[in-house]
Amino acid sequence: MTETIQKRINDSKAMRWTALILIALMMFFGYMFVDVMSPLQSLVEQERGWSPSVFGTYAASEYLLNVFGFLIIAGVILDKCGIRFTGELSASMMFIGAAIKFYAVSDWFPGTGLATWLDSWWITMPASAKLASFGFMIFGCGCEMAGTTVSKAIAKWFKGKEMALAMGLEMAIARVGVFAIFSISPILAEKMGSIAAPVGFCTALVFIGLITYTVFTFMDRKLDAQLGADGSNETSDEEFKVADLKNILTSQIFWVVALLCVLYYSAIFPFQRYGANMLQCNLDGISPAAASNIFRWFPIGAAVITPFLGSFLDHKGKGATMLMWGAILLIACHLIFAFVLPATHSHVIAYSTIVLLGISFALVPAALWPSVPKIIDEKVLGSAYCLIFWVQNIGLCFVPMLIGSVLASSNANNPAVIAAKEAGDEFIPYNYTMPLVIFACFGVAALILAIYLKAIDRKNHFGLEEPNIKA
Ligand SMILES: NCCCC[C@H](NC(=O)[C@@H](N)CCCCN)C(=O)O
Repeated sequence: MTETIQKRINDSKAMRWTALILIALMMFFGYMFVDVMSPLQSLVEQERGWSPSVFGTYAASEYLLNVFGFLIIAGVILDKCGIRFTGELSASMMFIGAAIKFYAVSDWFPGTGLATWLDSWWITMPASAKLASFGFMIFGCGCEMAGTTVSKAIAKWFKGKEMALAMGLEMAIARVGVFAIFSISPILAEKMGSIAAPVGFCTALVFIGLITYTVFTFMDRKLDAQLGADGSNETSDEEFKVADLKNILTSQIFWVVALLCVLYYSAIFPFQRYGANMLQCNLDGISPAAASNIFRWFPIGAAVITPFLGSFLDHKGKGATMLMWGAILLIACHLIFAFVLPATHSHVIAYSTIVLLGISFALVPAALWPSVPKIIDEKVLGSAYCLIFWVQNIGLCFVPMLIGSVLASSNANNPAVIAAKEAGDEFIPYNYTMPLVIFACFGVAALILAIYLKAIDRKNHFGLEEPNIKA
């Protein structure tokens, strides 16, 4: 009797890479939405009266519910309900949150009863900022839940195949989204004469992301039919258990990785929100469009290099060393922005430092996320990723607020800032030295943890320096 070997849908290269594109598109549009207002800080201040600290509070709102436990619930939902349901739920939350934020910054909102009521309390935070932050909070829950769902989906579709490369490409595609929005957002705002235009445009893209993920769910249903699974849970081992949480939380190496993650990313994503404005201020008041033009090379540099580094890690290893170099570059870049750029106003230095920071932003994510399976038992991997995201979100939530208020307080007596505000200038020439030194300090702490991680890896043989693919 001849036995026919059933080929699964993900055995086809074309099908699994199509699946990757479909799910990565959701993250691509999501990352675009996250940063749609980042290059418009001056305009938002001018059009809607958002001060730097209001902008910081708005930025922090993306992570607020995640910090207060949503991300842990998201882990349970993901493990209990599977990638199709959780992905759809995430993408829907992203769209609903995006639509609320769009309404908040649109010209339809001022003058409504809701706006009047929102303006009647916590008066330093304008009504538009309050509602936009509320929308961004819902969006943030969806986006972070989507991030873990996408990782699980890639692991399922690329198991035993090009998994690290696929994860690297997914992150790279998301970075291209950030690159694209830093280019498009100021142009759209300028051409349409309002900050609402780019936000509305990205809200439509988030909806397209929901559609692309829906297409993916049909492919995934087919894969599950071939696997003989019902799609709600791939293996019972992956189920979320409270006891597993305790095991992870009492593991020393988990905390080293989680703290390294929060410290490193706290000097990256919050910086991304202020980066374009910082360049404007340190390069003698260049236009927002010109500043975005320089800054967009940061995510694109990371996007180009990340898949190559992922492949390097697969074949050569050196994960812990990559983490150390990523932290060293981070410190160097923030110190250059803090002290060299204001003294020289050099565009060449600005471009080179942005590219260097891009390399750092490729080194750490490419090494960090694939290293987690080496230090955490496969049985609790999903929960570990969720918990790392949770710890990371605490930093991503509070650091923008900290930076916003440090920027405001360190510029309270800055004569140039006072004069520009009194004159009602569009551009406020903030001094960014203090926030940048804080970012550099995060880098120093991350470097110390990376060195410690390398030492405990050498002692306990976790294999962080080993290649993923053994010849
Ligand atoms: N499947 C993606 C792995 C993590 C990628 C990582 N993203 C995060 O860490 C998010 N928790 C934070 C994203 C912040 C923007 N919303 C990354 O390097 O992008």
